[in-house]
Amino acid sequence: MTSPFQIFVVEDNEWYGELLVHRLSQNSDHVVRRFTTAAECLEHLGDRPDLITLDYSLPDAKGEQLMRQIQARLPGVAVIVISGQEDVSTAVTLLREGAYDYLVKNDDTLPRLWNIVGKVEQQVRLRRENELLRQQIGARYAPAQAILGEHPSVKQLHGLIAKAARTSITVSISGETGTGKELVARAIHFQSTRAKRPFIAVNMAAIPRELLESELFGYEKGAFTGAAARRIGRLEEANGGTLFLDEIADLDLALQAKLLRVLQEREVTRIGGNQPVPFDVRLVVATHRDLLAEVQAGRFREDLYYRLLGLPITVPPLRQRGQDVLLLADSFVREFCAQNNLASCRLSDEARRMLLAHPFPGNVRELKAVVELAAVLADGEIIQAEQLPLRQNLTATPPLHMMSLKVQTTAIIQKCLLEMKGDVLATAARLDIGKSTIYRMLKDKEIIAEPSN
Ligand SMILES: Nc1ncnc2c1ncn2[C@@H]1O[C@H](COP(=O)(O)OP(=O)(O)OP(=O)(O)O)[C@@H](O)[C@H]1O
Repeated sequence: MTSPFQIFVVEDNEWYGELLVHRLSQNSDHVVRRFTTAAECLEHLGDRPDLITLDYSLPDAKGEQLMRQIQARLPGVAVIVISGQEDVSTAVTLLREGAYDYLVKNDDTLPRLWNIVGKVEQQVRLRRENELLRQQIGARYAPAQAILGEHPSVKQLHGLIAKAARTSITVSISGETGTGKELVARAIHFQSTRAKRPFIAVNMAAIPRELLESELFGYEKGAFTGAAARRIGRLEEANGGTLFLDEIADLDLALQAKLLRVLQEREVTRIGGNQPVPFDVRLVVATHRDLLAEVQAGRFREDLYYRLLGLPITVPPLRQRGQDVLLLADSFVREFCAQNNLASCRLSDEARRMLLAHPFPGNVRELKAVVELAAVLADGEIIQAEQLPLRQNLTATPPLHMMSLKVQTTAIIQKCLLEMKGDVLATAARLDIGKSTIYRMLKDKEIIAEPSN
């Protein structure tokens, strides 16, 4: 345990108090302090002890009175009541009210106390480790750390995540594959007050239709052949936290109807069961499809669409994030080299130019895979352009009809501007467009004049 395990011994009998302190101090991780009255103990609760042993009869209070006051101020702290006489009904009351244990002063007290303290110590250690891990994960998914990018559209994304995190509003995320939709969902969860509760992700496209229902809603023992024991569904598992339903457009119509009912009623009945179980989850859904078009095509229920829309967040494709391609590439290379004990390497200017001109149909996921492989292939500390495994053939780029006119225009202007080494006038002349269009796009960071290191 990194920080010491703090024990308060509250005992007015001088001799017995010293005996307890002496015994419990035999573990050098323990910091043991003794108090002789309830008032003294209460006065020092701000030091947040991990465990308190309480003499049942103190000069200024009865054990249960002090225990209640301790629990009100330090919920969760382990209180062990030590009493001079065995009194079963008092013991039952104290244990029911939350005492960790009840001991009677006799020859066995010290060894029993030692065992109990060991058990509490282990629980406290696990709790602290858990808390630390949670903090680390939370910090890892803080938007600015996890969702890298300086482009205005990414900054806007950070802002929306912060707004979404403030409440439990449903969030619907759209964006092409690999743009970071799941990362956004996790960032919202770990920024919200639900961060200490579970984040559960279910991919509607990855689970066969016949299993998805039981995955989401759970089942009772014997609900169907093979249901040997009760299993709670992902909705219940996410209780108090966030449920992320990825590829929501792939949910079939029958399950859409069930999900809608469950969401409206805020309670779920396991398959084969008849007892509705209330749940409290924030829902985040994501899709790479145009959900409204799915509604218009009759493949997605309109009522469910409006139920799920909540706060819509669109994650932009990588090719619209200008210089961010390089910022991300540098970060992925750095991280990959560090994780794999490779000598640090960087991208050549030509490699940077190629990355900027590439359309990245697989978005950030593709960029990450490309630069990581290039770092493996690099011979020295410079990654050369030819070491980037970019899919240069036409099939790798999204078909033209899949790209909006704006995206196509931006890509053409960007490519030409880089070929012209950032010369706006020459680019405008070559493409026969106004130079102010290019200046405006540069100002809005839709395109960049030259790759920078
Ligand atoms: N802005 C970003 N900064 C750092 N890493 C990112 C960023 N965006 C995405 N990534 C990384 O790219 C990969 C793909 O992200 P993610 O799985 O969140 O995408 P997705 O949109 O949910 O994909 P799919 O549509 O296939 O489900 C992950 O490794 C993620 O960590």
